[in-house]
Amino acid sequence: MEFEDIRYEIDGPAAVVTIDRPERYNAFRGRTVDELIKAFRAAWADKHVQAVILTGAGEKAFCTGGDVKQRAETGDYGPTESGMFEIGNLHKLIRDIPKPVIAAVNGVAIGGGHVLHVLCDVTIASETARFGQAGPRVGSFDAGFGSAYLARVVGEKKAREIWFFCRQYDAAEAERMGLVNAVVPPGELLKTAKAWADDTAALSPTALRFLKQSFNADTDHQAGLSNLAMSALDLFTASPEGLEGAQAFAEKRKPDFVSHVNWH
Ligand SMILES: CC(C)(COP(=O)(O)OP(=O)(O)OC[C@H]1O[C@@H](n2cnc3c(N)ncnc32)[C@H](O)[C@@H]1OP(=O)(O)O)[C@@H](O)C(=O)NCCC(=O)NCCSC(=O)CCC(=O)c1ccccc1C(=O)O
Repeated sequence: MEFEDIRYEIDGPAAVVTIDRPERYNAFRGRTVDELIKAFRAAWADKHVQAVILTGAGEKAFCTGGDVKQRAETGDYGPTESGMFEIGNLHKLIRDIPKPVIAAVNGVAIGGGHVLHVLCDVTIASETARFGQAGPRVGSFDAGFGSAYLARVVGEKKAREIWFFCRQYDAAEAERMGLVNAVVPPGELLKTAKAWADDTAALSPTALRFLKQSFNADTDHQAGLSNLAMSALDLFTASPEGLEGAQAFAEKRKPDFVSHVNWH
């Protein structure tokens, strides 16, 4: 498969999917999401793939969410094959693919990039990784899996803290709050993720499939919340308040949200 924004490689039993836009800190645009969906579908269809590793190119970033500069320029995340921004379908695919998905977090996992690792089945972090949500800073939010499922992972209080204060947390703190499964030195990140993937090769694919679906069943209703959240976000990101966040980021200035708020 020919990709521009990602890389897709098979390594033993693992499909390694790498977001490859280091100059934008691996932020995703519409095309990136389309390509990620193709990669995850290919991994699903390949019966020799037992696990998927999701990571980012370079040492700085895993993924920093939506490409805020693109949004400031065009008001959207750029052209896509279907004409729709398919991030909600990518979220569902990471959950639905009946194989373990391992996030190998090599740097900052922020905003929609943080949501991606939260949705992966397990997360291995480099000691230099940083975690957090940024939407309210740049005129965005994820009121679907990104908040509801996060609360299942770290608990209500911590999830609200993460969203309401937009702080960044280092790998050790992320491990303490149950947001990551293991922390390793940067040079060992991919090796460790591949070793975890190798461990799955000895296991029954069917047993893993039923187990993943069983874990998911308890939170599958959140897909409905996710649909609502995407619809709300479509409206919000095009609003004066939403656009102010993206423009302020691109212009490297503080946003003035309050002047643009349109509710009482
Ligand atoms: C990540 C930072 C905290 C890193 O800070 P720092 O280490 O100081 O590096 P910088 O100098 O800031 O950044 C280096 C370089 O990268 C560019 N960059 C970084 N992030 C982005 C980005 N998201 N988009 C475009 N470009 C980016 C940055 O401008 C620099 O470039 P220069 O040319 O050198 O200036 C910090 O960078 C930061 O805070 N980044 C922004 C993070 C952010 O706000 N992300 C978006 C959050 S909102 C979001 O993701 C929602 C979108 C979305 O996912 C979505 C959309 C629709 C429905 C659902 C969803 C969903 O929830 O998933």
